[in-house]
Amino acid sequence: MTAASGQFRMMHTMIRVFDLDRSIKFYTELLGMKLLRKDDYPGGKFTNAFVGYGPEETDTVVELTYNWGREEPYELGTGFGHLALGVNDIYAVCAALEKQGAKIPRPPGPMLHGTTHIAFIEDPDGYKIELIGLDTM
Ligand SMILES: C[C@@H](O)C(=O)SC[C@H](NC(=O)CC[C@H](N)C(=O)O)C(=O)NCC(=O)O
Ligand code: NI
Repeated sequence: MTAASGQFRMMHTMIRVFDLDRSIKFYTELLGMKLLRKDDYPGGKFTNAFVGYGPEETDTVVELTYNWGREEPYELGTGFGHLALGVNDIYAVCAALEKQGAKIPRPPGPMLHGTTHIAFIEDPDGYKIELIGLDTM
């Protein structure tokens, strides 16, 4: 136990999005998150929308940042990996997501070099979201 441990809490991960309403719709309607708050910053010409499964006081959430007037979709680069969500029945969840039109570039199954069952879906900007089968961990 270090002196610093206990002083920090994971609050959120921020991703820049090209179309805020499109992203809010994806994270709430397909992934079941709640829109927790939406804050406009006219001085900085951006809006932050926080989405998650519980309040920020107790849950780590996702901050969707929209820079006003953005004309080009974002290049995600090669460093970003994924956001990860735990699910109870990864096969049923992926089948339902596929019916709702979600992109699933990596269908569910045991991970390479491991045993946990995972899948990767993509959000509207192309950010990868890993689904982890909690019952396979
Ligand atoms: C356990 C789970 O949360 C993971 O994210 S492991 C998934 C696994 N990750 C890697 O292979 C990381 C190394 C790789 N060279 C990279 O840089 O991404 C993964 O992505 N497996 C792919 C699969 O299809 O199983
Ligand atoms: Ni992961």
